[in-house]
Amino acid sequence: MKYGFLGAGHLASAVVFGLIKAGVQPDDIFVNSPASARSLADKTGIHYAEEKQLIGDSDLIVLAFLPEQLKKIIQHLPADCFQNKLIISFLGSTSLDELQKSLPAAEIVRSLPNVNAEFDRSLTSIIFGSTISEKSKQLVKDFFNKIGSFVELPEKDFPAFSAIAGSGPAFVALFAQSLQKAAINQGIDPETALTISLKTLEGSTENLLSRQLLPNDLIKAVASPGGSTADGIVSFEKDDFANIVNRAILATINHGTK
Ligand SMILES: NC(=O)C1=CN([C@@H]2O[C@H](COP(=O)(O)OP(=O)(O)OC[C@H]3O[C@@H](n4cnc5c(N)ncnc54)[C@H](OP(=O)(O)O)[C@@H]3O)[C@@H](O)[C@H]2O)C=CC1
Ligand SMILES: O=C(O)[C@@H]1CCC=N1
Repeated sequence: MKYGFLGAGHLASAVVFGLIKAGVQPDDIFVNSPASARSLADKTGIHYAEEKQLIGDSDLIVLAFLPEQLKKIIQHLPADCFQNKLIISFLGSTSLDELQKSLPAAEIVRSLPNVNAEFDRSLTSIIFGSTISEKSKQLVKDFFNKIGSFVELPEKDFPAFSAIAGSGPAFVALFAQSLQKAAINQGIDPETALTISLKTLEGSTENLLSRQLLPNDLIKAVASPGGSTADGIVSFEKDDFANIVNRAILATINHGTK
């Protein structure tokens, strides 16, 4: 099985590292982009390839460039080079319909992984195009199982999924940074403050997942009656924390409507 990546940016790099950790041979991965592809190839042992060769030789082609680059990239390639090719798009805001119109002869999958793919932790949403075969569907599922897990979603849910799972790592990092700043404000040195923040996030997520707790159960378990955590929760609620998060998710979803 040969994999070809058009684009070598943050998401492509995370997925390439994830595939290699899952046992894919670097020799079986090809990458092309104007600048970064060669350094990704040097770092990982995968191969740089010219676009046409990459498309011709790959069993599965990943579109990992920015949505606005789609038309330009397709236009300068021969019209028939994507004939019967299996293509997975990572393009955040590009609909399945748009992809199928741009690449009518290909088998298309729209997907939204996230950068946690590097550690086998991407929950990816997928939607299969109308012309995709059962065999190709299985190849796609195998691909996403190598970098985490996947969920099949209707297209209407992609914007919300993108805002929460795709953009989410950035929002979690923002919360981590806020916890770190709060610790620094209390006189703790920045490095220790970051460790405290990250280890607390890591342990709390593990706690929720492994004990299959609802978030409110963990809140109750930590906020001892009459204790200090309850005062912190009241302060968050006064500042409308849930709405702050909801507004940020809406702003993310509404990006394309500006
Ligand atoms: N980052 C994330 O967490 C997520 C990103 N996405 C989607 O993934 C896609 C990539 O995002 P991200 O990795 O963040 O973006 P980056 O800006 O990090 O990477 C974009 C890549 O596109 C490449 N590129 C530009 N022109 C071409 C071309 N002609 N042929 C091939 N490659 C080209 C760039 O190459 P070069 O560097 O050589 O100029 C670069 O490697 C986007 O569509 C985004 O919506 C989806 C979910 C999460
Ligand atoms: O910021 C973006 O546009 C992409 C889509 C989801 C995460 N990153």
